[in-house]
Amino acid sequence: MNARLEVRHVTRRFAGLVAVRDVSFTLAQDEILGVIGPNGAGKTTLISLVSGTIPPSEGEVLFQGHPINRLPAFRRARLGIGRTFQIMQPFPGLSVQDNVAVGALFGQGGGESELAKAREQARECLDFVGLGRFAGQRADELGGPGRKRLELAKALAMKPKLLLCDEVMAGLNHVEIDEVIGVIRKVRDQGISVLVIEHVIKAIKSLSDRLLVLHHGEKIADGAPDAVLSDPAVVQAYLGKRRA
Ligand SMILES: Nc1ncnc2c1ncn2[C@@H]1O[C@H](COP(=O)(O)OP(=O)(O)OP(=O)(O)O)[C@@H](O)[C@H]1O
Repeated sequence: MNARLEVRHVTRRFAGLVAVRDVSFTLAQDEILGVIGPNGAGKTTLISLVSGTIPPSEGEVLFQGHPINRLPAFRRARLGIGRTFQIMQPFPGLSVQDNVAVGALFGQGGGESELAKAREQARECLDFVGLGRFAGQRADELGGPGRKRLELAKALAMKPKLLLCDEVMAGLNHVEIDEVIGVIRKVRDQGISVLVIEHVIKAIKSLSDRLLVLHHGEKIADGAPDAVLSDPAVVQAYLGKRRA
């Protein structure tokens, strides 16, 4: 069976800088892959290469066995690739529910065509991420933790088969992190593959089935979380630097 996602020898250059260098990996259905690495390691660039907001300079991205390099981001979203953004940009004047309804309107297969149904779907997604009681509130009135959940709800409203999460736990306290971990596990239990970028090592270790480590744009480890986190190259490149 094809992997849900396959990244083959992908490189991305920005002028003279190589942000991602010859990275390959696969992500299976029902799998949670954590991607870690120091600041500037190429993690967000990797997500953008998969979601289609930037094209690779070299290499190929396959979604469910089909090459998607040439597809723009909105086509990839409609195929079932959803993402959250590190910098959250809700539509400020819209309610929390309508922010999510926008996701439902543009989601997989062309999305929901009726606003009433999109709002209904949005409400379900808000309940799923624990934001149901804020549905009628303006999105710009949500605090940081609420906005993280809103990002997740917006991406889920697009009915993804692959969810790309860019630092959805940053700035959250331990209780909020555990709640988000619970939400992401529930997402995976619905048969959605998940790729998570995170700096909170303890959280990503407990959440991920597999960990992939980037350093200066290169993959330096990929495997079971315990093995990866005790790999001397990872300790040197990433954990050593964080402790410094
Ligand atoms: N659009 C761009 N133009 C030029 N350089 C870029 C662009 N996007 C990213 N870079 C550079 O590519 C490198 C990788 O950046 P990226 O944001 O992918 O790292 P990251 O691992 O997500 O970092 P962080 O943990 O700080 O979010 C960095 O040196 C960054 O400055």
